[in-house]
Amino acid sequence: MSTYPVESIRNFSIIAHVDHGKSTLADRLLEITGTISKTDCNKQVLDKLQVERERGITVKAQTASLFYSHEGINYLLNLIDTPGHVDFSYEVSRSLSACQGVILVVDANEGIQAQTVANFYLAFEAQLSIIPVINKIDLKNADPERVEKQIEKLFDIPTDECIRISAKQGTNVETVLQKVIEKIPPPRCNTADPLKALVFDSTFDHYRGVIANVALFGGEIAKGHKIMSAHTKKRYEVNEVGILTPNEQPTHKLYAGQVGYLIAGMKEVTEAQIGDTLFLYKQPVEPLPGFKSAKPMVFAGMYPVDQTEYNNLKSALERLTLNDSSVTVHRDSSLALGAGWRLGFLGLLHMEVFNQRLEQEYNMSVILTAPTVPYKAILSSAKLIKDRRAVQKDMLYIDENRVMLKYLFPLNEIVVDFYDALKSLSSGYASFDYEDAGYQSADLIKMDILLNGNPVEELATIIHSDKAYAAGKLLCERLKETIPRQLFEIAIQAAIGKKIIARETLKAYRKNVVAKCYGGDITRRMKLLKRQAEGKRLMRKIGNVEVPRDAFIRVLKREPDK
Ligand SMILES: Nc1nc2c(ncn2[C@@H]2O[C@H](COP(=O)(O)OP(=O)(O)OP(=O)(O)O)[C@@H](O)[C@H]2O)c(=O)[nH]1
Repeated sequence: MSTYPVESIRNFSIIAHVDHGKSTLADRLLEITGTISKTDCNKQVLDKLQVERERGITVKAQTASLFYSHEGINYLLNLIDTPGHVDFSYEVSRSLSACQGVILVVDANEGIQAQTVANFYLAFEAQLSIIPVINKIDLKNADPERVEKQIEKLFDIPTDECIRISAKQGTNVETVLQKVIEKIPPPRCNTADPLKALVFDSTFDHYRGVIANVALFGGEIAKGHKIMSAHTKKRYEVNEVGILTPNEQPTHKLYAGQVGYLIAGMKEVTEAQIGDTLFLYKQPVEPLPGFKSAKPMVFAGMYPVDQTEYNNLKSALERLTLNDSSVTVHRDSSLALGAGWRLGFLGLLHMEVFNQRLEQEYNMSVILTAPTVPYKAILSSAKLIKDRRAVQKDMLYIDENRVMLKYLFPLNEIVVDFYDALKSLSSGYASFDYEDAGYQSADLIKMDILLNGNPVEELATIIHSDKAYAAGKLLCERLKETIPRQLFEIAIQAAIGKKIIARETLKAYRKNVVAKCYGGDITRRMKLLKRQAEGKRLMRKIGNVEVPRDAFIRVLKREPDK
């Protein structure tokens, strides 16, 4: 790759509410710039993880370097595609630290939604240039004019600055690229300065060790350079540098203003801290501010299904948390489940995705306990609050469309499904944030759930005494719907101490998987038995009762899955 002067580099992110079309727009930008060829297979190219492809959502920010010629000048454009769901907003704020501007995508039909507002403010507070883009104008119900007015009113951006596009059909996408060049400033840094590289993301490769994604705020870096980490003070020799197109492509050097990757023989995941600053050995620089640590919302215990897998799960957890630094991990142990960890997640979707990634990328099968809370919080929100033991603290009208409410909530009232409920009640407009308000005394009791008399550790909860009866009844009903019928009757009970407060009974059922084979086709018979064995692997045995592993998360959600 030839050297690009800083003036011809642009570093930008695409931000939006979930499903408004970021990844589709990224695909078109990759095509126009010839980074990938134009084929029907190019769908959400930057969504590389299996979990992203299965769920159709982005959970990890991804970087791609694009080459683009405009009016006789060759530009290097570094694009970072970010997730839209609130559970992954930590990815967005980190990505923005490597950028000077953003493309803010808004769906022409849905208009401005909660994460549009939240992401706009992240970019605005970081003083980035914002290019508003109205996507999906090909839709029958598209109303770009209404959306332009919303953007003007809420974000004070004149309507004529919005670019109307269809990322799906490619309409006007080239205009977006031209605006990126015109409106987003080049990074303000200098190759002649000492090396200053911000580690904004990293992954672990089984063969090559840690691969750190870096943004260079000064200097240059090449193979053979001796570097030092500001965080660990450890020394390394650089083995490889390169750019992401979006796959790793080694280059001779990385220069100030560029975004790329670096491999430097870091073998332990703890050596590559996200937010760390790397500099040349014996040329120390003032470290960059790094990142605010994430605020976990949902805490759950995680245990290996089989204790002999403890060490394997430990290293899988270390490697995956390197790639998802918003998860907090503390060692924990339980009488029933053995040695494990207490994990903190940003939300329930985040917890599900993390669990799925452990299974898919590390072949690990784990037991997750019921989400719980070790502390309480203040947050702003509406409605919903009456039956959640909340006390109103403040109310402030931001404009005629928005009001900010502050409440003191017990955190366990909001941890599982508050966000989903708030979103559906407010058609997606309400967004919320929280901060720790310290501990307060409350009338709490421990409620156990029993299956045929055996306690289910994962579902034991601390609950306010006023709510125990209703919650116990609901959990028993949910479990009855979730646990498949088995060869014997199952009593599902909620108990406080020795007192049973709710009960459901699941009738016996005999599942004969080979009944349809009439004793005939042996291949089909074997296939069905194999499938049944696989099904059993996904079960957890409590006493003699088999419970599907995902049942624990499903019963704890108050709303059924959509
Ligand atoms: N009709 C139409 N559909 C579009 C357009 N752009 C994207 N879509 C569709 O909208 C859906 C969401 O698009 P994505 O690109 O995955 O959205 P996203 O914002 O990246 O989603 P997250 O990363 O999960 O936040 C997909 O089904 C796309 O095919 C468009 O211009 N027109």
